[in-house]
Amino acid sequence: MSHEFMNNKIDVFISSQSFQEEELRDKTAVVVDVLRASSTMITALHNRAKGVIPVADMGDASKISQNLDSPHYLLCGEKDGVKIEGYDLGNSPLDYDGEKVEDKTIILNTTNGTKAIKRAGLADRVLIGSFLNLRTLITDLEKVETDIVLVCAGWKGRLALEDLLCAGNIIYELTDGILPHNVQDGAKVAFGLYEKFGDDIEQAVKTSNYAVRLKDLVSEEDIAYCCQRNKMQVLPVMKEGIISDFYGKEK
Ligand SMILES: O=C(O)[C@H](CS(=O)(=O)O)OP(=O)(O)O
Repeated sequence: MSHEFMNNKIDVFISSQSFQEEELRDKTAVVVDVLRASSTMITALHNRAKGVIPVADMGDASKISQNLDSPHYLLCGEKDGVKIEGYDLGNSPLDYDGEKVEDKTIILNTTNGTKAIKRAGLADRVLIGSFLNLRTLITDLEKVETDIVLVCAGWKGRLALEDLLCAGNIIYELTDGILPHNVQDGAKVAFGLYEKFGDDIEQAVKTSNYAVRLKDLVSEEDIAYCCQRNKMQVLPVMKEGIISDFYGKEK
């Protein structure tokens, strides 16, 4: 359905620091952290993890883990791209296979993605998006009646190309490729970026600041994996601080 005929507005916040938390009140927020927190959560839920608890720092992670029985949770995350010492898993989606994550609660602590999710807590609904679950996300957003904000995690308060590109792809799909006149500037910029680079997502992302910055720490397989569109029918939704798959029970 084209957004031209819908009453709700679409906006894009370019990083986790580019908005006031209050601005999300009564809206549907989609947190996008393509490399890699969103892609990792979607993969974990696809592989039947029970849920993901996003935390802002190591202190919160250890507090939450103290209240859970150890066979039932995994302490996961990274600092500047590297797995945190003593944690069960880092932030590579490729590590989150069924054998490791099935029925586990994942306590996830990452540099940008989980902080962005925590900052989106005032939204009416918080969803997690990436290229991997694009189609499933669009199907849900087409029915949403509130305003929609795509919250790009970015990097330490700055813009990250891969997140803005994914936000542009979401808007492109929602509007059937015709940008309505009434969208906000952030949405226009994301849409324009997608029009320019959307034909080859992987190539564009390979030249991003992230890929250059973390080339010795994050594998090319990780980046290629995160650039795949519509690989998983997973809709991560946050409820009372825990992210689970809306479709989980139907599978
Ligand atoms: O581990 C990641 O992919 C990044 C690392 S960094 O912030 O770009 O150094 O964290 P994320 O929170 O997934 O963006």
